[in-house]
Parts: sequence; C-alpha cells; structure tokens
Amino acid sequence: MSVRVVARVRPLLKSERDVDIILHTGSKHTLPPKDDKKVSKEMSKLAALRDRDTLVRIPNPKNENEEYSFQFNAVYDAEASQQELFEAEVTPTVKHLFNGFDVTLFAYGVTGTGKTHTMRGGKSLAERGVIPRLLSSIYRRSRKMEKDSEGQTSVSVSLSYYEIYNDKVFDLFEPPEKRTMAGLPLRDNGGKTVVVGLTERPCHSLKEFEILYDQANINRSTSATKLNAHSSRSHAILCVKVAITTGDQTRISTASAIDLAGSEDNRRTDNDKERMVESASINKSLFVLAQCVEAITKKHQRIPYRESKMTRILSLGQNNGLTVMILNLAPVRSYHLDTISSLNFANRTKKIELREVENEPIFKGPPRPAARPSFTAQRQPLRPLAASVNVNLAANKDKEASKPGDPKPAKAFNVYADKPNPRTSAVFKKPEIPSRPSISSELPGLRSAKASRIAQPPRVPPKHQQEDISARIEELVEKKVEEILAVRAVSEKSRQTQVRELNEQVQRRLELLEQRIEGSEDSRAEGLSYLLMAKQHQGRGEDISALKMYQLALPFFPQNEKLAKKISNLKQRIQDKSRQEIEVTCTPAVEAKKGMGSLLSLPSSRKQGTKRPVAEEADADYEDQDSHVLDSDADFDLTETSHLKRKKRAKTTKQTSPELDLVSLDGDESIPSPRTIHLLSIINSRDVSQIKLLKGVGVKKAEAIVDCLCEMDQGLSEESQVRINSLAELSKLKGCGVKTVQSMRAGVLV
Ligand SMILES: Nc1ncnc2c1ncn2[C@@H]1O[C@H](COP(=O)(O)OP(=O)(O)OP(=O)(O)O)[C@@H](O)[C@H]1O
Repeated sequence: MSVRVVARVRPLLKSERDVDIILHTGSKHTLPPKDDKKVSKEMSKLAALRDRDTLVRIPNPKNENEEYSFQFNAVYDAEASQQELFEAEVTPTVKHLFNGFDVTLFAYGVTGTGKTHTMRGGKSLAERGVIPRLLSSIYRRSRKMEKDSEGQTSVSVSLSYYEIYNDKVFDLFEPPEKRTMAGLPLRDNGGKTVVVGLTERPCHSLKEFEILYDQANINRSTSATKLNAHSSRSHAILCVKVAITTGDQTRISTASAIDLAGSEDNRRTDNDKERMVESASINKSLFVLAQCVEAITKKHQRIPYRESKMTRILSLGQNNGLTVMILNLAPVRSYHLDTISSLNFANRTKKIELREVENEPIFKGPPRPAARPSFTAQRQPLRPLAASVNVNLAANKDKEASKPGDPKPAKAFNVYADKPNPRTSAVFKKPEIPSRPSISSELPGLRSAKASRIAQPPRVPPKHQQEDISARIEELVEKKVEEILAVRAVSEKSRQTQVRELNEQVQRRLELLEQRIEGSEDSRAEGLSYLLMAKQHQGRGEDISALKMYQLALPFFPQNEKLAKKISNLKQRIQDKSRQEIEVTCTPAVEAKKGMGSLLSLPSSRKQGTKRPVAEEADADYEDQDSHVLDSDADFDLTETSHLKRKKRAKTTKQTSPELDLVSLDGDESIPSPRTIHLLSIINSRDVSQIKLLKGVGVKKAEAIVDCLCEMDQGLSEESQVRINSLAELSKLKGCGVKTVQSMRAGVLV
C-alpha cells in the first residue's frame, strides 16, 4: 500500500480576491458555476462529488493557456468541512489503529495554506480539526470495545507531544524554561525513531486531552509573519499511544498526528533575522523531506533521512502502518509557484510504497525464550552506515536481478563479515583464537574483514538481515555515546562538588583562624587595659585599686613572673602601710614634735636618715614601680605591635609627667621661685578666704587644707606652727595632690 495523499484547498482569506483564483479542483468540463440557479440540485451534488474526486488543476506559470493536472487519492475544495475530511480520511485509520497498526497523519503545505486549521482547527465543535476528532474517536471506540468485551479488554491512552524547532526537539508538555539548548536526543529503537526523555502523559478522557493539548500548544513556537498572523515556526508531532489489554496480552499501536511548519518564500515574508533562521531551518527540513521522497521514488540506494530530525522522525516510506498526507493548498495567484512545487512533492509522495506491518502483541509474565538465531548464522556483510537505514529495497533488488550470476560483489557491500566459508585449502586456515568481548564481538558482521576478503566472494544476505544489523550497530553506537556522555557528566559533577567542598573547608579554616587571632588580640588588649588602669591607680597612690587591677590582669598574662612579683610587692606594701598607719595614729605627739603632720612628709626627715613616712615611700615606690611597670609592659608587649607600645608609653609618660613637673617647678628646694613662695605664703596663712581663691581650689578644699594644717599645729605654739616650705610638701597635704598643686601654682599671679 502506498502513502495516501489528499489535497485540501482552503477558502479565500479576507485579503484575497476572487479574480486571483488560479487553482481549481475537479475536471474542467464538469465544473458548475456555484451561483447558477438553473443547475438542478442533483446536478450540483454530482458536480460536487466530482470536484472532490481526485483532480487539482493549475495553469503553467510560463504559459497561462496551458494547465497542469494533478491527481490524488482525494481532493477537498474550499467548501469541504472539517467533519467531511475527518470522516472520509481519518475515521478508517482509527479502525486500523485498534487492529494494531501504526497510523501517521501529516499536513503538508506552504505557509498560510491551512495545515494548523486542518490538524488542530478552531474552538467550536464544527471547526475542530483532525487531532481533537481523532482523540474523540479513539475514546469512543475504546469505551465501546471495553463495553463489548464485558470488561475483558481494557484500553489505555497516553500522549506525548513535541516540536522540532530549528532542528531541535522540545517537549511541548514541559514549560519552555525547562528546555535545554540542545533539545532532546533521538534514538533508533527497533527500527523506530524515538525521542529520548520525552514525557508520556496518560490521558483518560477527551476533556483531559483538551486541557493538556491546549496547555501544550501555548508552549509551541508560533509567530506572526507577513503571510500568516499565527504562523507555526516548528513541526509539531502528537503521538497517541493506544494500549489494548486482553488477559495477559497487550497490543500497543501509535497514531502520530503531525502539523508541519510551512515552507516560506522569504522574498515574500519580510522576515526579520530570527524568523529567517527559523524559516531557513523549516525550509531545509522540508527540502530534505523532498529529497527523501525523490530518492525513494527514484529508488536510490541512499535516502537522506538522517539529514534532518523531521525526516528521521517522519521516516516516510520506512515506517510501517498507514500514512495519510493532507496537502494544503491556497487557491490564489500569489502562491502560484509554491503551489506547483507542493503539488509536485505530493505527486511523488503518493508513489511511496508502505509496508503494512501489524505491531506484535506484548505478553505479560516471565519472558519467553527468545528465538535468537546463532551469531554465526546471523553474520552478514555490512553496508556503509549512511545507507543502513534505507529500506528502499526495490532498488537493490532490481540491480541484482539485472546482473544475474555477476561474481563481483555490489559496491555497497565492500565490508564483509567473517562468516566461515567452506575452504578447500588448509593453507589459510588459522587456529581459532577466542576473541575479547567488545562491540565488534557483540555485533555480527563487525569482525576482521581480512580473512573474508581472501576468501570467496560473500553471499549477499537477505535485505531484512542487513537492516537488522545496521539498526543494531546504530543502537549500540548511540548507547555507547550516551554512556560516555553520562560518565563525563557524572565526573564533571563530582569534580565541581570536590572543588566546592574544598573551598568551604578553606573558608571554615580561615574563619577559625580569624576568630582565634581576634580572640587572642581581644584578651591581650583587655589584659593591657587592666595593667594600664593599675598603673594609673598606683600613680594616684591608690594601692588597693592598683592591686585589684593587677590581679585582674594576671589571667591574661599567667606566665609573667614580673607581674606576679609586682602583685606580691604591692600586697606587702599595703600591709606595711596599714601597719605604719596604726603606729602613727598611736604616737601623734612624737610626730607632732618633729613638726610634721601624719599625712605630711618633710625632706628634713629623709635627710636625717629616719624611716620614710608611708606616703613618701609610696611615692618613691610609685616612681620605681613606674619604671617596673614599663619594664613589665615591655615584657608583656613582646608580640605587641609597635603602635600599641607607643600608645602605652605615651600614656605612662603622661602619668608621670605631673610629678616630674612638680619637681622641676620646685627646682632647687633651697631657692623656691617667687610664684612658689607666694603660693606657699597663701597656704601658710591658713586663711580659707584666700586659699579658696587659688586656681582649682574651692571652699571645701581650702577648708580641708586649713584643717590639715591646724591638725598638724596641735600642741604647738604660734611661732612654732608648721610651715609648708615646698610644693612637694604641699602636695602631700590632705586634699592636695600633684595636679592640684600645679594648678594652684599656675593660677598665682606674681
Ligand atoms: N479550510 C479552511 N476554512 C477556513 N479557514 C481556513 C481554512 N484553512 C485555512 N484557513 C485560514 O487560513 C489562515 C492560515 O491557516 P493556518 O494557520 O492553518 O495555515 P498554516 O498552513 O498552518 O500556516 P503556517 O505554516 O504558517 O503555520 C487561518 O486564518 C485559517 O483560519
């Protein structure tokens, strides 16, 4: 059986005019004028039937008086409804589909001639195209079958829908954002081309189908062009898989409904860059299809199916089952050349012979023992890969028939298998070496060709065996390539994961190090701040607070012996101090006799070699300690930055500067400056009203100073009253410190 080709001529569009019609259907002489009221009803019916008969007529573009006629299996004019077309062309195929045959229905034609209208149609019931009607018919038949079998038979329907856009396959049941750049790969599976990774949706009812189909059509690539406002930019293929199960037997058959994109004459389209790329891809695939058809009809050995994805999938002439091509035509002059080209293509296509092969039923349960012939019996000569998919068997058959008894093998079969041939000579016979398992060992016919060449000319095997071998080779090669790609993808993924993990580890380590450095820096800084505070307290003579601070600093410098020593010295001094204070309070008269208050130290007592009073000692210690602390600090700062050291030293210097200033101000104790003399005379006057006027001294401080002096004067005569003779003595008075003395002196006007 050959491909069934039917032509459908679309009505005029609003933009087209009657006068431009050049294409007619039916025989010239029987064409009745449509508006002729005199024509009887019966006559017009007959004419209509004839019109729809088989002929399409179109003038020769070079000579309008000449007319070409093309005959097809059926012709549908502009008035033919969707239902008419479906019932006449598709309904019979549904019956075959349920009998286990595959069915292919495809619409072919120039852009804007009505392919999508024919296949998909409009929304209204009357306008529905071939595809929804096909599904409706399938469901109706399924229900009937299930009902008639009284539940013995069940029918399930599943769908896959994809497009070939710019020669790449995309799943239309998946949203466009999920698409990969390369699209889905194709694979040959048991002689059929399958799309790898395609979604297959079970679909239980017409309603469900309509939702799925409408949703998927949104994903299809369509655009407006000058020739069609809703032009399909891709070939769309809907596969309806029908599985009929009775007992343990399931028979699967597939109906493929294909809406091809239309060829475009880009001199007329005004296409932009993107549309041009699409158009080039569409035109190329249609050109390959035309070449395939030509090669088949001319019985060429090589059919270029593989040169385009569309031809590979359509497998025109190679697929088993039924194929119906609907040739869509526009009746107007502007399509003249394109229409002739389409008609020529359809004319060739109708000659393609098909093999009607019923699909084998699949059995459930344990697998049956495969009837595999032995490898030796299967080994056959190989054909070149390019010709391997061709099944244009007639061509070779003719050739072979024309050269009976030609001992020379046909050129296409120049690679030979090692099928053992009976040899007369033992000279060439080699011992059989067990071969390693490899692709070649799995495949019959891929063994060393050398031995065979030396041997007698091989016998040409039956064509169907060659076909099997080619299909297996292709399958294995594709499998191998897929495996390699998968391994590569996995190793690349694991490498990326390793790099990411390594980066994370490095990052974590860095963070830990940073934390440790920051932590040690922080604690060190805290320890130093305690030390600094301790020194300040000590500078002010607040030994107890200083001790506390040193003790607080100790945990930050646990190994520092100097610090520990300092703490013990300070503790000792505090104890001594409190002991001395007790002694002093017990013997005030003795001290008073010496002309000194309990809180005052006089240089004379030092000169006399007597024990230094507590305050004085504390000061001396303070000066000592200062240098010690500096030393100690230097020890603590072994790893500290020079910046910190500088800062600390500056602070320490600041701490000691008032004392040094005081000494320098005082200069030689025997020759005090007039400013100092004046200040001391104010102090020694014991006049609160004068003292309070001194800079940095208020009423309270002035009273405290006077109280202290009066206390020291207790028991002494007026002449022998205590006198403050130096700034140092003054700074030891209760209520006075070095800073206060400095400030008082600075405020004195001489
Ligand atoms: N038989 C018909 N009856 C009524 N209108 C039709 C018929 N055939 C086609 N048309 C109209 O012609 C226009 C073009 O049709 P359609 O989009 O189906 O063309 P196409 O061949 O699919 O084009 P393309 O290849 O660019 O996608 C549409 O407006 C459509 O409604």
